[in-house]
Amino acid sequence: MLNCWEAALGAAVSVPVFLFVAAPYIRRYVAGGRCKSTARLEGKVVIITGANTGIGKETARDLALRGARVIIACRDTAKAEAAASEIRAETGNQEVIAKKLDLADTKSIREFAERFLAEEKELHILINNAGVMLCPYSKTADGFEMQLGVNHLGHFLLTFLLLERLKQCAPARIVNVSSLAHHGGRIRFHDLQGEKSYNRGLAYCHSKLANVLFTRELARRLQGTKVTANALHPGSVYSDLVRHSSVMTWLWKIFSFFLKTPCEGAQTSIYCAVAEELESVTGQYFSDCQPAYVSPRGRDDETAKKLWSVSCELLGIQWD
Ligand SMILES: NC(=O)C1=CN([C@@H]2O[C@H](COP(=O)(O)OP(=O)(O)OC[C@H]3O[C@@H](n4cnc5c(N)ncnc54)[C@H](OP(=O)(O)O)[C@@H]3O)[C@@H](O)[C@H]2O)C=CC1
Ligand SMILES: CC1=C(/C=C/C(C)=C/C=C/C(C)=C/C=O)C(C)(C)CCC1
Repeated sequence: MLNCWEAALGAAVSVPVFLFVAAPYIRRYVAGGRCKSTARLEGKVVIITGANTGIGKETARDLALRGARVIIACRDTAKAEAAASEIRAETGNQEVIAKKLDLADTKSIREFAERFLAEEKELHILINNAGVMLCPYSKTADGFEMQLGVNHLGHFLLTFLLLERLKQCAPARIVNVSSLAHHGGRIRFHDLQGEKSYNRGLAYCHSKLANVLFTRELARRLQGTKVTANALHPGSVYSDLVRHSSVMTWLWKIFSFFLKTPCEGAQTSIYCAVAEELESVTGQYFSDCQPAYVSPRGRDDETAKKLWSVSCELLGIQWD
């Protein structure tokens, strides 16, 4: 029979040995699916929102390596220029361009789109990647709750303003970065701006459900145009997204080994943007570079239609 000391010693030796041996397998599992496409993007123009850091920056780096002209659309011009010049230097692709876009301000979104449409003749891929999570209650310049405003309404307006150019350049793709968190979301039409009650975790879930529903309705409306729209969950990724929660920031630091790197997290966005087999796939939701399960609320076409018309009303646009 082992005594207590022998058992403790055994555990003290075998647990680290097990972790040491298992570490590469755990990492490979955590890393998830990789985009295997070798598609080249010379002559293609891409916009990626929030590409100065995290998943967006890694997506920009990959698409730049494939030869695309990449517009990184960010709210902080200094951060955007730093990311663009880093990617230009590293990839040798000089067509990585930083532009100002604050999704928390419809004036900035309209200015970005106006300038883009005046300066660029083509647009083939729009990646709606930027996002905020868990921020304390606050409002955008137009009075929308921040997470719904940036994650859903900002991208909704941006897509509306750029859609004609995408249609002219078809085949074209719209990629909406949603989240597994959409499973916890609901579209609370009676209190969309969270003025009656606000829970910052739930507000994030609601906004990510809105991404899924927007994608679904957009894809339905774009049938026959050769412009596709797909949504995705990038995985749990070690990035700045958790910046508004000190608990999450610590958990993310402590468990970073069990989280995807931003490069690993970018794989499904890249897959949706370039994979040849997705040329005519639309209205789908992916994770780890394969189709993934959408919550029943994310498949509710009535809610998707209602969210569409309410979003148009809030933004003062007519999008039939
Ligand atoms: N990380 C994860 O585990 C997961 C992430 N996602 C989604 O992936 C996407 C990318 O997130 P991730 O890279 O992790 O997060 P990061 O925080 O690293 O990047 C978010 C990007 O969005 C930008 N952004 C925030 N607010 C605005 C705004 N008002 N206007 C324009 N840009 C803005 C940020 O700019 P700035 O640097 O100036 O703040 C930053 O560039 C998000 O949509 C997120 O919801 C989904 C599931 C899991
Ligand atoms: C349970 C658990 C973890 C996992 C958290 C996950 C899986 C978070 C997912 C967040 C998403 C999906 C955010 C963006 O949309 C940690 C922190 C690794 C370790 C502590 C226990």
